[in-house]
Amino acid sequence: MADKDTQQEEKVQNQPKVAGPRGQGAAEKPKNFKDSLLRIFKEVLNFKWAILLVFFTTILSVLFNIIGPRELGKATSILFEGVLAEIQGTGSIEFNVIGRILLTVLALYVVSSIFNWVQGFVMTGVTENVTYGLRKKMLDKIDNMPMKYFESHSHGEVLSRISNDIDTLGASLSQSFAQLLNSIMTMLGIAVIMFTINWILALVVLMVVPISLITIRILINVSQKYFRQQQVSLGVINGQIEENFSGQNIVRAFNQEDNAIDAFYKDNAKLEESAWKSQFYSGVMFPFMRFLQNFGYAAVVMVGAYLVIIGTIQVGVIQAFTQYVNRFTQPITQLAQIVTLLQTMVAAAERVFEFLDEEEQDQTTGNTLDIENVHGDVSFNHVQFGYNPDQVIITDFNADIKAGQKVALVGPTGAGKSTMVKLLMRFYDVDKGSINLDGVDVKTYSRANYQRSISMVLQDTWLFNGTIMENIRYGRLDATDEEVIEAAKAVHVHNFVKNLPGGYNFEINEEASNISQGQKQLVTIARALLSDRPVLILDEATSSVDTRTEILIQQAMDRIVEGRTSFVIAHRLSTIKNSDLILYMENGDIVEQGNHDELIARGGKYANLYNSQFASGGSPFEEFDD
Ligand SMILES: Nc1ncnc2c1ncn2[C@@H]1O[C@H](COP(=O)(O)OP(=O)(O)OP(=O)(O)O)[C@@H](O)[C@H]1O
Repeated sequence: MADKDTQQEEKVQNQPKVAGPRGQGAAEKPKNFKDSLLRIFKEVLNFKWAILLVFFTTILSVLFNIIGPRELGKATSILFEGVLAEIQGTGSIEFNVIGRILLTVLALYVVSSIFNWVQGFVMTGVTENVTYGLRKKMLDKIDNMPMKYFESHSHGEVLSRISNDIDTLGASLSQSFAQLLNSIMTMLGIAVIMFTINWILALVVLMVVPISLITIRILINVSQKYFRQQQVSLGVINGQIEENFSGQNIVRAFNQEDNAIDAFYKDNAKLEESAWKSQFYSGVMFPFMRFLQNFGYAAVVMVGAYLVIIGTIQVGVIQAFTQYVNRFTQPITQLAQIVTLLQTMVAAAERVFEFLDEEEQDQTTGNTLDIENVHGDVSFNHVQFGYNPDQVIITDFNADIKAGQKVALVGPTGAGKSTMVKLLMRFYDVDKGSINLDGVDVKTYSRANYQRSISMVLQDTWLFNGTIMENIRYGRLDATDEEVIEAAKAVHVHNFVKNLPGGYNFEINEEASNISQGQKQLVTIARALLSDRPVLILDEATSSVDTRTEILIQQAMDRIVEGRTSFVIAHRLSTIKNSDLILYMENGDIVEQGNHDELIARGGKYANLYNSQFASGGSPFEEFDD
């Protein structure tokens, strides 16, 4: 059940976020809001001069902006008094003064916009630099992460942290920081300016603040609850659609259509209800804020009119205050949105920081292995290992392999063949005992340097979107075209590449689906041959290819094992028979070892298996093959 919940949470995390009106989406609850926010600020403060500039341009932009209504109010008063004077015949409207004021206001707004633009420009630069830095740190981190991390986290999750979370962080950072500064400055500025004009009207406007804050808080709390429910329901529905769509043939084969539809209807109804409620409650906020604003207008006009009548203020002050009511309530609503934005930002940042804080694999920088001069003797001495401390997988593995020997690892599924290969690759380090290369414990070498002495051909052929030439050259980046072609010729790649449109420049697509399975395997073998490393690991493919291709792959494999120590996780008889050493594994230990003839002569487990295969006519390890 707990597992199901975690999976659900993971699914939800990878969902596109549900957005309500004006960004009132479902903000995730960060685990440690304060610390994570501080850490984001630390990243931002790496650009302290730019932040200082953002700070000052915001202050100036707000300042120039909020003086406007006061000046316009003055113009209104002069106009009003001018009209009165004209009616009473005591004077006229001073259009030149009004004109000057209007020009000043125009200049104020233009200057304010320029500062605003500079603020936006600098803030975007800071945000992009912060996200660029974080993305870089994450990629550097990947190189130093233990294999355990990738085996216990889905690719989607890691990718989501590098792309979605960093994007969310960037987008919310630029918005929230600038808006927060703007809103606070605007509210402070307007409050100060209102008090300098008339304190009674200033108090009338400020009256709106506590009512707004309390109501917004209540509405946000309620709507957030439903937004979260909506997010969860959306995750469930998406999961269902995905499952039913991809497993449509199984759903039909087991007549589960009605159940699938029922489950979908139920969850869809839940989604509809939570979506409706979340939209309703967040939608109510805006009419309410408008109501408060209008209420503020009415109060200002009533109190203002009284003050005008008793001669305390001029009529233009009322006009200025009606504008200030409007501008004062806007940042309050914005602040509410910023809180949501900050939560989203901090939650995304937490996942990024969590990744960056993961324990790194010890890189051991002691000795550098002279790869050119590696001889290739490999020995395993009392190797003990478990993925988890409480579960030992390999108990006591011992083997002595001479340079250039071809070793086959065979045994039932779960015997520990892949585990031994991972230990040899130093994806993991042994818990006890040692693995030695040319008599030296591999743990004493720098991990990355040591790994350069081994090449791998895995059954999951990994080709990237690029030309055949580029894919082979991946084995040794400084190889010339001629060297690539030579490697290709040695392992039967050249024959089929010749017939492809563009030859070696034929572009392999993203899924590597435009060449056949067998061809893919041959390309990865050519890559390993080109890399020319002293030790080779071959995880033999089990997928069925036609007999001719199988022979070609076999010949290609025989070609690359020549002259290097090789470990083959064997699934096919032919590769095992000509091995120098066969290690038959069971439950993490070697139970029999020798060459094919010796093991057959011994009449033990290997011989049994071999003979039973010939009795059935299938692959000798078909019962092991996964
Ligand atoms: N990443 C892992 N975390 C925890 N346990 C693991 C991990 N990988 C493998 N194991 C466990 O280690 C044991 C040995 O697995 P391993 O993959 O080495 O077997 P194998 O002989 O290669 O099997 P197969 O032929 O099916 O690939 C199994 O019990 C397996 O469940």
